[in-house]
Order: sequence, then C-alpha cells, then structure tokens
Amino acid sequence: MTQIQEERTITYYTVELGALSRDGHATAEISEQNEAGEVHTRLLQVPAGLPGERVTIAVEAPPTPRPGRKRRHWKQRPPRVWITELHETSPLRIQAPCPVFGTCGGCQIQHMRYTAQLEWKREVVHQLLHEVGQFTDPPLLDTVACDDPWHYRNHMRFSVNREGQAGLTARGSHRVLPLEECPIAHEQINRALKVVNQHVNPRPQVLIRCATANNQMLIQPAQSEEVRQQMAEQGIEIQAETMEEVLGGQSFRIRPSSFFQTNTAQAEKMARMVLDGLLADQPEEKIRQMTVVDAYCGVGTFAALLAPHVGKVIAIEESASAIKDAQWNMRAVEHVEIIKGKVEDMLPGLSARIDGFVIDPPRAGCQSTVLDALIQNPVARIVYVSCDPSTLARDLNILCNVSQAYHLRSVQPLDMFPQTAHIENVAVLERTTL
Ligand SMILES: C[S@@+](CC[C@H](N)C(=O)[O-])C[C@H]1O[C@@H](n2cnc3c(N)ncnc32)[C@H](O)[C@@H]1O
Repeated sequence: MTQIQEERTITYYTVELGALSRDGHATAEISEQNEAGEVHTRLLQVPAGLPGERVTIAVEAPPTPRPGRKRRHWKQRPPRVWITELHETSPLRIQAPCPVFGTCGGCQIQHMRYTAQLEWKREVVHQLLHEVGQFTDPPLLDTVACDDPWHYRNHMRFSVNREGQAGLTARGSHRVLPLEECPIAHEQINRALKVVNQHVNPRPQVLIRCATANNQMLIQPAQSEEVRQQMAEQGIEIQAETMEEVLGGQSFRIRPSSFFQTNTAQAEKMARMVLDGLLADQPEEKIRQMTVVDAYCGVGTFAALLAPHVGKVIAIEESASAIKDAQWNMRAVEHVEIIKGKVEDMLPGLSARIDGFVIDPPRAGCQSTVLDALIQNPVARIVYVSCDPSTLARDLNILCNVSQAYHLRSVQPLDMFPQTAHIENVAVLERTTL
C-alpha cells in the first residue's frame, strides 16, 4: 500500500526481518517495481526490529532534488524506515524504557535483552575477525557485561534547538528531540539536564561531563551564576576548567576537550585487562625493568596505572588539552616521558628498547606507519584497545597474518556502551620471534 502525505511518499510492507546489521538495525528485503515495470529487491535497515520478527514497516522515500538545484550538490539519503505493527515478536524483545527509542539517534538496541546484546556483540567481532582479519579460529572471549547497563555515560553532548532546549538528535537528522532524561546518561547528568533546560541555551550544543567518584561536573558553554546556584542545590559542583575522576585508585584531572573513557565502571575493568595483558606471567624483576609505550594516551590513564609497576613509560598523545592533563596526572612520577605529537610521526624515531605497547587509537585504527614500526621492531607484547572492531580486525590481520610478526593471544569484547551498537575490545598480541 502506498500513501502520499504532504509530499511524502510512504509505502507499507509486511516482512520477516533478517539479521541485525553492524549498526544494530534489523534488515528487511523488499521487492519494488521501477517505472519500466521491472521488479528488483532492496535491502533496508529497520531500526528497533529483531531478526525473525514479522512486522509491517513504513518506508518513506527520501526527498528528491528540487527543480533548479544543482544535482552535484545533492546527496541521496536512505529512506526513512520504521515499524508500524509487530505481528510476531522475537523472544529477545523487551520493552525499551526510553520514550524516544527508535527515533533518537543515540541507542539502537534498547529493545533487546541485555544477555542477547552481549552475545550479538561477540558474534559481530567474530565475523569481522574471520572476514576482515582472516583468522580461521580467533581466540575470542565472551563479552564482559556492564554490571549496570543503564545510566553509565559520564559524558553527554546535547544538541540545542531553536527554542534553546537541549536534547538528543533524531536518527539521520538534525531535529532535536525533547528530552526529560536519558536512560544511559549518568543520573547526575540527567539532574543537570533538567536544570539546564529551565533556561534558554545557546546553540549548537551543551556538553556535560560528570565524575562518578565525587560531585564535580564540567559544562560547556560556561553557565550563569543562577544555573550554578541551581546545580549546587542539586549537590552538583560545576568546575571552571578541569574536574577530577578516580580510576584504578588514582585521581585523574580532565578538561572538557580531553578524551576520557565514557563508562567509568567498565574503564576500571579495561585498565585491569591492559595491565594483565602487558604484565601477566612475567617475573616481578623483569616487569620492574620494562619500558612500555602508551600510544594515544589521552590524559594518561594507562600510563599512570602502569607507571608504579614498570621501569619506564613513554606516553604519546597529539591533543594539547589531553597532554596538559597527562602532565598534571603524572606530575609526581619520574619515570614517565610524555611526548606531544602524532603517534605515526613519533614512533619511528623512538630510540629506547621497548618491551610492550598499549595502543588505543581512535575509530580509524592505526596508521600504516604505526603498524610498519611495530612490525619492523617487534615488541614482546602489544595490548590493542579498540572502539571499532572492523579497524581492529584490519590491523590485527596486518600485524599477525600478513607480516606474521605477532601471534594473537586473545580478543576480549568489553561492553562499554550498553543499549548501543558500539563495541569495544581489548586484544593481546605476542611477538612470534622471541
Ligand atoms: C580512544 S582515545 C584513548 C585515550 C586513552 N588511552 C584513554 O583510555 O583515556 C584516543 C586518543 O588518541 C588521541 N589521538 C588521536 N589521533 C592521534 C594520533 N594520530 N597521534 C596521537 N594521538 C592521537 C586522541 O586525542 C585521544 O586522546
């Protein structure tokens, strides 16, 4: 059935949903007829669906270019798809608690039992290690669950609408959704959001970051005295430039623009995995003489936690703000060298004998110069922390299969981002030629 509503063409299909895509959307195959009468099939992404479900979906055709508009500036958008009726539901389905789930661009899998989310994430990593990484039988562990898969985010970036209200944007658009609270944001952030939304906020965004170890909070842009007062009544201490968070028993100073792990409870587990990955099964004496590199070190999280155990840590980071924080965070540690620069520029020039590497690059993974340096001068162990399993699989293939410089010991998925399709992993590699 096709309806034309206010220039919008919406077609309805009743389909059985297929596997979840990497983005956490179910897939649906539909048959369409073009103007020449030819029938072809199309694969659609269906948000908030689950494999095996029988549903009716609405498919809104994307807008076509207005006459006179130059086609070369035109970007074809995918159709908007949503479920209008559930006929047969999956046993994995639960009621998503958020009223804007399915519309909001933040979460993709709130409607899926948490244990199934963990299994699905492991399956995605397995498939990528197999297809992209070329590992026939990857040493992949079970996903480590987040003890509380709600209210875990210590950092939220809200968009501001024309009325000055802060919220999250709808999937695939810039429309700001009205939001009382977000079920994955830390409770302290939800308290702050309520206060912020009693006022008109400047566009385009409000960034809120909170500590979990104390009541400190960073808000950008800077807030008025009235807002600060209202926050104080809620027990929130707005900080001017930096806040302090505790991880692994150490205190870290963080500026608004520095990277810090968004899920503090899971970051604690991740830090333990990094230390174990680099140091486990080695005699104390040897560990005390090791020189390790924390590449893409951010505010120095892993470097600071490794420093009490090893002989020397070299920490490399390009962001000026994170470097300032790292210098403060490791101000009392003598055997840490902090280098400001791009890892790909700094690594080839390192002259020290390196025994181990922690690499925690952004989603794009490692530059080829970084991988080349690791292959040319193999180190005993690498712990590769990754927030994108496809680039992780690509890089592991180069390090382990193509060059055969390393052996893949383990890949540990760790659920840093429950209710979303994001997947974090900690991989441990060992040099093949000792
Ligand atoms: C995923 S974060 C990891 C931070 C840190 N390991 C932690 O756990 O808090 C990646 C960091 O790499 C930095 N970065 C991105 N590209 C870089 C590059 N080419 N060279 C050095 N640092 C880079 C970013 O500024 C960010 O701080």
